[in-house]
Amino acid sequence: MLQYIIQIDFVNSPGLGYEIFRITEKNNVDKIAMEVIPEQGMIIQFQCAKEEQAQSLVADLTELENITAVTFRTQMPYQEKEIELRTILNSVSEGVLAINKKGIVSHINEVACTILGCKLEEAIGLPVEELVGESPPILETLHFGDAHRLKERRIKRNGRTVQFLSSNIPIRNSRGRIIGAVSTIQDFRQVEKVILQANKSSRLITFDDIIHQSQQMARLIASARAVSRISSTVLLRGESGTGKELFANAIHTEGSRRNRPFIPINCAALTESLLESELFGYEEGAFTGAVKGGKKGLFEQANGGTLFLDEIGDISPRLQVRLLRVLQEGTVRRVGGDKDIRVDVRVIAATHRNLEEMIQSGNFRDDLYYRLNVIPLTIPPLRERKADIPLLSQHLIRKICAEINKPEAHLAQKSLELLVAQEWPGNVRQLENTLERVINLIDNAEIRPEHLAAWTDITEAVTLRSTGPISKNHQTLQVEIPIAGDWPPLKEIVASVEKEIITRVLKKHPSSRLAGQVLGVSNTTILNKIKEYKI
Ligand SMILES: Nc1ncnc2c1ncn2[C@@H]1O[C@H](COP(=O)(O)OP(=O)(O)OP(=O)(O)O)[C@@H](O)[C@H]1O
Repeated sequence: MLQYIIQIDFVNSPGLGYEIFRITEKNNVDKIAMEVIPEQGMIIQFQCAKEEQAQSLVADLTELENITAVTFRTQMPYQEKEIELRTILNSVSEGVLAINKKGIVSHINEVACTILGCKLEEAIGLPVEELVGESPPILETLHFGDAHRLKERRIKRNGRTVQFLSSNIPIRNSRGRIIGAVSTIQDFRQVEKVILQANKSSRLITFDDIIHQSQQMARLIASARAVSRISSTVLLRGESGTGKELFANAIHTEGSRRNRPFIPINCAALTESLLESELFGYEEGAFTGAVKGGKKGLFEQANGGTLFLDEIGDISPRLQVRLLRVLQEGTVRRVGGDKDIRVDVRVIAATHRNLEEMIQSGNFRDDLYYRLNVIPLTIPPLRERKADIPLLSQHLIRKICAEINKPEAHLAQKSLELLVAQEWPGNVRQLENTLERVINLIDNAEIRPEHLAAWTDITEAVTLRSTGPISKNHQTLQVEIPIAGDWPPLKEIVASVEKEIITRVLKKHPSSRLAGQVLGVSNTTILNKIKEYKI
């Protein structure tokens, strides 16, 4: 049998439905489904033995007065809607499962199938208990209309334990009668991961978490430890990614406020008015969108604990005045409020900016600076404490591999040397990001120089030691030539060495004639090389 779908467009007229019905009978086609689009037309799905029957049916229908068009279609409207709905369901990140009023699965998306370990085609049409176990909460929702949130379930399916959280709501028709129920499903392992993550980030950070080997860091940590015992304001200075937040956190944890909140806020990440309401809170009706009953600001929330004001150099002059008042008087006033609320908060501020220059240029208040700068601690950039790089790299590799469930990787000696040789303008954060990128991309456990060259800007540098004319007075010369993977042509290596030597000699003998004499070449050769190498 052949199957067809035709769409008949018409202008509504009495008896037309009957006429269409009569013509289908006349052509001896077997109707399977019919859908009417009010005031517009009708779609019929039918089967017949020969193609000619379908052609004849279309021709007969087209002859009818009031029928404006007859066209073949590939799908019934309900099938198109079904595809649209399936696409929508599959675009959400949670599992979705719907049942009809008999408790039969009518819809299920791919995420739900993955969580429940079933196939989509098999699941649709099954009584829901067969999918989610005996007496599931979704049936209570269907029978009694109760909505549930995050009900935990553990079932056995195909010999494995499936654990998930489900939230259920009833589906009601326009008269309020329950005609089905829908459940959203979350994989318990994913939820656990989020909980672990949240716990991890709220884990107390101590000075033991600050990995170091350099003398500078050892001295800095000793000072910070001493500072943690008192409640004075601390100003942490250092380039971005040097570990200012880590220090702030450790100072809080190792002090007497450890059982009270440590609240970090990045002052550069919010607009002036948002930062103001975040820090100081607001009273009900202070502005459009203000929450009913008002809201406590971070100073109030951190009461008894520590507020970490990161990027303090970025706050506006108006907020600088407000902050100064809190530091001077120990009270905050909510936006739109008239009461001063006493708070006991230790402030640790941090910045990578040059506050002294900002004071000079009128962008930072000097009175606030003195209030904040009670105990200044400066974290050196990573390039000034290269001794930390080996241990830090090892620590970061272990941390990254654990996070992505990969066996622990290690650095080849040459790779470690390359990491140590870098300048790291983004400091520890940049080192961490670099290692993370490489670890994600390599298949083996050893991080080799070519991996660094392929996926980062880090390339092997060839160090040439010259024992030529300059070594006469026991000097050595090192020339760095970057190579990304393969060796550069010899001509380029020679040119780099030549350029470096001429530059050095010219520094000591700043005339082409003298430099030529030292290097045993003519004045013109030196002048040509200066031009060629743009020295
Ligand atoms: N000594 C260290 N030992 C272990 N991890 C470190 C160390 N220093 C920094 N990190 C890690 O490097 C990343 C950046 O550190 P952090 O956020 O504390 O820097 P920051 O100076 O506050 O940066 P920014 O100024 O950009 O906010 C974090 O993941 C942190 O855990």
